[in-house]
Amino acid sequence: MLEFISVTQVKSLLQNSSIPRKSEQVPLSEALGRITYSPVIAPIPVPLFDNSGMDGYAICFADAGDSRKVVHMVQAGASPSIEWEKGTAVRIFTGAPVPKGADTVIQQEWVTLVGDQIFFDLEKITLGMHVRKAGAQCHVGEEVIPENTLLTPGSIGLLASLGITTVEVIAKPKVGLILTGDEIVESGTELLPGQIFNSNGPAIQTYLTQLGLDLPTIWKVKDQKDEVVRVIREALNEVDVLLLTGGISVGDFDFVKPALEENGVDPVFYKVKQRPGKPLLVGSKGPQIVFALPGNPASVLSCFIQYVKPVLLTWMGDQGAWTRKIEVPLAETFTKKVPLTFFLKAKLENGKVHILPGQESFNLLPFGIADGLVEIPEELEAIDKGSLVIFYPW
Ligand SMILES: Nc1nc2c(c(=O)[nH]1)N[C@H]1C(S)=C(S)[C@@H](COP(=O)(O)OP(=O)(O)OC[C@H]3O[C@@H](n4cnc5c(N)ncnc54)[C@H](O)[C@@H]3O)O[C@H]1N2
Ligand code: MOO
Repeated sequence: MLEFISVTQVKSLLQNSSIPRKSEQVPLSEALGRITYSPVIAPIPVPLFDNSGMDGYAICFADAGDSRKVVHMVQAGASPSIEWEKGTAVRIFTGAPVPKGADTVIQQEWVTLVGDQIFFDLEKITLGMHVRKAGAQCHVGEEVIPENTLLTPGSIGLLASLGITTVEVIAKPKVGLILTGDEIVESGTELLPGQIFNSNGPAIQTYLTQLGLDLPTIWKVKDQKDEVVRVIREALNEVDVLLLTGGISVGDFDFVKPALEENGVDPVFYKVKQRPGKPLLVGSKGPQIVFALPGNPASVLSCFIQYVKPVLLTWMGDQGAWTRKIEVPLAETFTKKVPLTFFLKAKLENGKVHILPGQESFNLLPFGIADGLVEIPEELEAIDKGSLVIFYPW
């Protein structure tokens, strides 16, 4: 097990860890934001039939002359069986099938109608004008969306146009959350002396929802070794990714590390050169990943954003999860004495980022207005106002 490693090393270990690639079939209504597991193939041609792109008149281009006799009308949704007569036209509307024999549509604005006769300027007419040919969008068997592609409202529309009702996407990991601590109670109950409200649970749950994950199974456990061992065993039987908060430091009631080891979890590393979140532990058991997050609320959120979030997104097929960050100029000079990477709650204003007061790891107040975290690298003691810093939006 590695101990007290740099943020860079943590990210490289996590990026290189193998993540299983599983698939699931989801209805289109649940497909937004998911990533395709396999290419999507068109089961029908679209359009299925030649149809009009304009409200106007369908003609046969080869029929001579600059006028036609209007003999039929075809509405969108109709299925015309018209015996085409030379020199005629058919009144037609956008989306309506172009009858056999016709090959060109003239929009009605270009036509003068006198009785049942239309007149038009022959010079302006071209063969095939305003006819949307069958298969112009795609043919049967054609790949319409490649694998590993993010599904957007537009792509959902494309799939619906093909009559597709479900799509094979990269499966979401099943996430479990264990909250440790005798002092933790749910808001809505009365706080007794020594107790605090559970804030890590709601923060993590909503973050998972924001990432498009299902609600995690949640276990709450007292700081008793046997109980912690039992609950971890139960959770590992159910989940792909296990998150724990608290109990990972060095106190007499911090049982998470030994309890994970008793359950066969291999610690990959313990403790990171960062503030907040120093006592973070990450382990694995087969394909399962375990994050034991230090209990302080700012440590939990900071570690979640930096490490848990990109791992979960990668699990769901997002190949850019580790590289997505922006650089923003710092609004005020920042100094630090300790050689740790700092993750600081910060607010964006007029294109600059302000580091907020209240950076202690127990203090949730800056989260009320922060837009994300600024990273100040381990080796730097000062960063001048105006210098570019890496900023991670929530
Ligand atoms: N002697 C040392 N003590 C500590 C060290 C150290 O290196 N040596 N590291 C400190 C740092 S840094 C951190 S971070 C914490 C991490 O401690 P644990 O992971 O063991 O977490 P707990 O002690 O259980 O809790 C810490 C803190 O967080 C509050 N908490 C826990 N769960 C929740 C929750 N669900 N919602 C809201 N708040 C929660 C808990 O009440 C504590 O105040 O260790 C330091 N100690
Ligand atoms: O590293 Mo701890 O997260 O400072 O409080």
